[in-house]
Amino acid sequence: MSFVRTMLRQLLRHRPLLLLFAIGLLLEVAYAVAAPLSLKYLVDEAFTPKNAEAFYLILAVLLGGGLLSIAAGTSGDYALSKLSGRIIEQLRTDLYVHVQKQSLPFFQRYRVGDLVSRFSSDMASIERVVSFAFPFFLKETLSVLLGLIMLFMLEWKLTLVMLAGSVLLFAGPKLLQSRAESANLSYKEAQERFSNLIDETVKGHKTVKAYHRQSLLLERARRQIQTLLSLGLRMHWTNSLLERLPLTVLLVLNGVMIGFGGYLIFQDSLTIGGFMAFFTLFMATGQAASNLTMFIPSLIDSGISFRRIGEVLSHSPDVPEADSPAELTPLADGIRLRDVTFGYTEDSDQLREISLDIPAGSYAAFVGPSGSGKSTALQLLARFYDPREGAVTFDGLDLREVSEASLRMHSAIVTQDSFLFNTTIRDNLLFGSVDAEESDMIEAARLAMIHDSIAGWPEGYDTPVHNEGASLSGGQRQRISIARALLKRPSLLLLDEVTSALDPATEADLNRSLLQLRGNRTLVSVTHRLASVVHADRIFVFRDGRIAESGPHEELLRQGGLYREMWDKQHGFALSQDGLHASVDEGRLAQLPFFGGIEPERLHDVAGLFATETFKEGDAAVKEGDPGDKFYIIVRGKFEITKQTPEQGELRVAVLQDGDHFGEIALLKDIPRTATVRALVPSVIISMRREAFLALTTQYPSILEAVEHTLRQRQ
Ligand SMILES: Nc1ncnc2c1ncn2[C@@H]1O[C@H](COP(=O)(O)OP(=O)(O)OP(=O)(O)O)[C@@H](O)[C@H]1O
Repeated sequence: MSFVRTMLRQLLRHRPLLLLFAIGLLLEVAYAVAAPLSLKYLVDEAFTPKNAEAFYLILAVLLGGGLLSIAAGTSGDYALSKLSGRIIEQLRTDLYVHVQKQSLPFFQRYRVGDLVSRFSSDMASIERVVSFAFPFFLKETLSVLLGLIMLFMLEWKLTLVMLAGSVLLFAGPKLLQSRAESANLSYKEAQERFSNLIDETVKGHKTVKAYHRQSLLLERARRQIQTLLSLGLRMHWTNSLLERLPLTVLLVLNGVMIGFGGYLIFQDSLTIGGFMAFFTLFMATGQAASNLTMFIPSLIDSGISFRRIGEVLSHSPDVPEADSPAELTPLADGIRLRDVTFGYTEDSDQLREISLDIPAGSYAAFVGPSGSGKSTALQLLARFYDPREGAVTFDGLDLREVSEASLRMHSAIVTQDSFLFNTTIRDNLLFGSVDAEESDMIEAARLAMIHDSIAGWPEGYDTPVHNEGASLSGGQRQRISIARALLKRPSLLLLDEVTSALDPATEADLNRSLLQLRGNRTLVSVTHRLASVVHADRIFVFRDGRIAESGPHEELLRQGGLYREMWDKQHGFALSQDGLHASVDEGRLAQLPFFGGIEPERLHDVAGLFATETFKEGDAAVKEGDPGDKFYIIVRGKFEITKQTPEQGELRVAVLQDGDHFGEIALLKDIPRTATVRALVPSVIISMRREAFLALTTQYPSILEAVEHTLRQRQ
């Protein structure tokens, strides 16, 4: 989309204003060009012959013309401010609407900083050009053209000589233009990178503090500020050269004009008044031409801004709306995935040939190890993405063929990162159902197990939410998001790990509450916690992007496959209702490879050595490089394991969940931790200290031998 073409299209939308601006501009410029001509007549016809009559006439014409020019200029300015305001309003709206239409891949490609800088600094630079630089550019172009016509009429030979010299006036900036463009672009990109760093600093402040890595970020910020400084210097220096060059050339031209003009006067080819008029008019025209080049940097700048905005505007939605989309009705038959293959990038497959059926009104669960593709499959059901191969159908209609509005009307999704707006709890709940009754809202909040908490706050449903919900606990945010979705009364409810931040008692209550919806609504729930899906009609077990097995809970247990393995891993723990005290039984310990073969009574004593530890989201259980003196088992929660790498900084290497264990080597010796383990959701783990374990093994040396043996084998 070319800048000038788009501008012209926008301008033509407002023809009356454009006409008023054009007339104002023309009259103003015509007067500015004609005024210097008066010198010729003043000197040659009034002053030299001392003709008072001619003097008064010229004076009257000058004053009248001046007043008319002021009136025309003022009307032109008025039209211009309206015109530019409308153009910017349209551009801002177009951009906002376009961004809203986009689906997830767009928001992964453009980060917050990228988009904010387009709405702020790029838009401001276009605004400057539209309301100031572009009209000024037009005015100066017109002044140059009319000025040249007058100059030719006054003395064509002198004009030709001056024009030949003026070529220099334009050649210089042309040479510098590409350097200026690249300097401007580099500076803008550096600004964008810095905005992203600020965004990360603010959003990740907890993690930064937890790891005490302020110095790392400060170092990054310093480097970027340094880059901004040097790129800024380069940009300003090139721009100032661009601006200064024409003035230098103009100085040389003046010398030529006085020399050749004087020669023509001595030859009687030019009168003194004619020379004075020529001199003044040439200076004015030259100034207008030099102004033209002065505006080149801001035109370049806005051209780049326009290109950046244009790039976003031309990004067609990754999940497009069909030309004549079908309207979905409440789910009556069911959902079907047929041979669905999907990858976030062209060269990767996160889901492979998935086929499954979910009858309307049933409760389906997607379970499986972390990274197996459960959430991805759920996002295809919400049509955040389209499959690369195969199809997702609702009541036989391919989601690619249905209108987004009808899909959103009949379905709701609650994701792991529940977003709340900075308004009241009530407004957040009513976000998708503005016309809902107070009683419906309370009913939805009750179902989501959050009503009692809200009712207990002094301002109740009018409690303000600050900082996108950071003032609430993760569990409260999750439940408010569930209530917001329930209030829509969707026929399909998609839930992604929505109970991950809840304590066991609230989780059980919420699961019971959601079960009541079965029959009226179709429920699809992604979870890694198997205890919450035992009542599901059908459980789909994902492994490496495929469905490894499926069926109801009992049947899957009997099959003795991956589900059974995961079930056994997650059981054998006791957790208090408030989630603060946990213990493990000897049967569960016996499943750990290094405790296998040890008598149950002795394992009972080992189980007694564990203590409970709780972690908030972002807390680190273990930090890379710290001394290792404890062994851990996750009773409930989700942790990521990260390692520092010289090339890419901190890198996630695995995700651990309920029943997983880590740090067993610390039972034997003090080796610094080789990775960091950090909670992704509020979590409970049990830990055993090496001293306690070793003290016990003095009583039962066989335990130590068994552990040593297994760990040695593993190495
Ligand atoms: N937006 C994304 N871009 C690229 N890859 C992604 C994206 N989201 C997820 N993945 C990758 O796709 C794979 C499947 O992820 P998905 O989130 O669907 O798994 P999951 O089974 O839901 O795991 P978890 O329980 O940890 O959320 C993983 O390897 C993950 O890293």
